[in-house]
Amino acid sequence: MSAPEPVLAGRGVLLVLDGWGAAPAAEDNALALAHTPVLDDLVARFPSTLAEASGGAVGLLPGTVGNSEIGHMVIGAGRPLPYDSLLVQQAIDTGALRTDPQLGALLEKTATAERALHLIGLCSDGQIHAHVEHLGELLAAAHAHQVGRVFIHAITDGRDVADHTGESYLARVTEIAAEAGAGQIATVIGRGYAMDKAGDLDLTEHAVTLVADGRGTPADSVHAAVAATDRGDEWVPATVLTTAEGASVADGDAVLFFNFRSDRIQQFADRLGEHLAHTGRSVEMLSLAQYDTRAAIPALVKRADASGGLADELTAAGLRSVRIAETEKFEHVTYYVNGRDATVRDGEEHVRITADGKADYVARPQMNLDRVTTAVVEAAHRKDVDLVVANLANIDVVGHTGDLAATVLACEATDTAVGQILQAARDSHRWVLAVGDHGNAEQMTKQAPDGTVRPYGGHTTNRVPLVVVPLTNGTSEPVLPESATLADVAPTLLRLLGHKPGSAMTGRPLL
Ligand SMILES: O=C(O)[C@@H](CO)OP(=O)(O)O
Ligand SMILES: [Mn+2]
Ligand SMILES: [Mn+2]
Repeated sequence: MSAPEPVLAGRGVLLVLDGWGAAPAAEDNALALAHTPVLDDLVARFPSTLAEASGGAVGLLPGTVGNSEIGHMVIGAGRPLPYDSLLVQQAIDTGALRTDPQLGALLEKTATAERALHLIGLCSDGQIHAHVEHLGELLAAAHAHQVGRVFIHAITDGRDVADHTGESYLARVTEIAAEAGAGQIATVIGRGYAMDKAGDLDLTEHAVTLVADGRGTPADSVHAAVAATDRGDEWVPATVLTTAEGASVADGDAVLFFNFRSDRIQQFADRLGEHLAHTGRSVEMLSLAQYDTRAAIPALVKRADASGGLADELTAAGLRSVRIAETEKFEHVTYYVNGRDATVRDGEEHVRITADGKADYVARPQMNLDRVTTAVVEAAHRKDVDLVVANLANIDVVGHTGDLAATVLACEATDTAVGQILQAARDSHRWVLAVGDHGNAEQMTKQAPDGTVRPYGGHTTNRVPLVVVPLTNGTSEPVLPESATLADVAPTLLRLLGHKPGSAMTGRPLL
């Protein structure tokens, strides 16, 4: 084996280009269609590789698309972390979920008191926030405990799966209920309302009053429910199915949230809890996986330990970092990179770029990237900052609209921003590590269950570019290995900073 290439250690920039995946040029590949001279040059001229960002390599079930939470957690942890969806599946496979004592006690109590059980969650198989098949296990447990009335409050997706598939997933819910011998769909609402995470409580209120008070448009079928919008499955309006009248959450009932991912359901869960309490209803709640709600909700499946990652290593080494992102991805460069730990360590600064006005990603695909870039450039020029960590959100956030033309513009805006950041890094003698956290914009169509090819704004299983612009001594450029994963990012960063990988990290320095 040849000796490792010399790597100059120094201060640097970690740039996460959210949703930057790699795929051959194609008509639905927004990154390839976009004019991106900076990114093209970056990949061509500097040491680069493609990193695994989905499935088992990061701690997801095999074949599962990556997502921002696990992507940033693994980037920070320096090792794959068994994600909540994987832990739920293990609990199903071992039978631990069905026989969970907390679940059993709640179902027993609900059955004995002749109260209803309400299951609330996203009904699709996108596997980013939820998996509709998890319902089968929960409904079977309700059946085994002889809970008489079991209502499903279904949230339609259209974001993690092809749009206009809501009706077929709701049909699957009905099948699952029939197989389990318990449950019927009581209400339907789009995730745009029920899973807002931007603090728009007006949206959340639609979902809260639907589930709690039965306030919604009556419909006699799920077909009528999803047909009531021309804005796609995300925006199915609050709908009460007349086939399940009287399905509002009553005093003494039980609520079980079946999303495994917290970030988009927690606002609704908190507001629902508050609304029920204010209206004098005592209702016990459980969630399938742990939520970051203000009021604690007991979880059936516990989180994996994510300590010993980048934040802990930076702290131990006395290194200062600045974390920068706009609101949509702010938690990702702070909370998630730090292993779902809300502690702000010594030597850590957070810069959240808030939007001017309401976001319209198609009309303004540049979002607030100018201000993100300015903040990154400023931080790069500070001598007291060892590591700048920034997320450029556009490629992913605009990609989610499924609008190809807008996503091309988002890629081009990102390209310009990366150019400015690279210039600032050169001027301030910093290395740069740029990496995607999962794919998105490189694939903007998908085959729907009925075989048709539809616009698709969701994530992919593609690998992501990983590029290092090193500090060189002008003699030799390092070469990155051909295979890599997101778990290698933190060890590589620490190496570039002149430190060893953390002892909890199983990823390896790529140079
Ligand atoms: O927007 C979200 O909630 C998911 C997709 O459902 O995307 P990300 O993992 O990038 O946050
Ligand atoms: Mn992301
Ligand atoms: Mn996304």
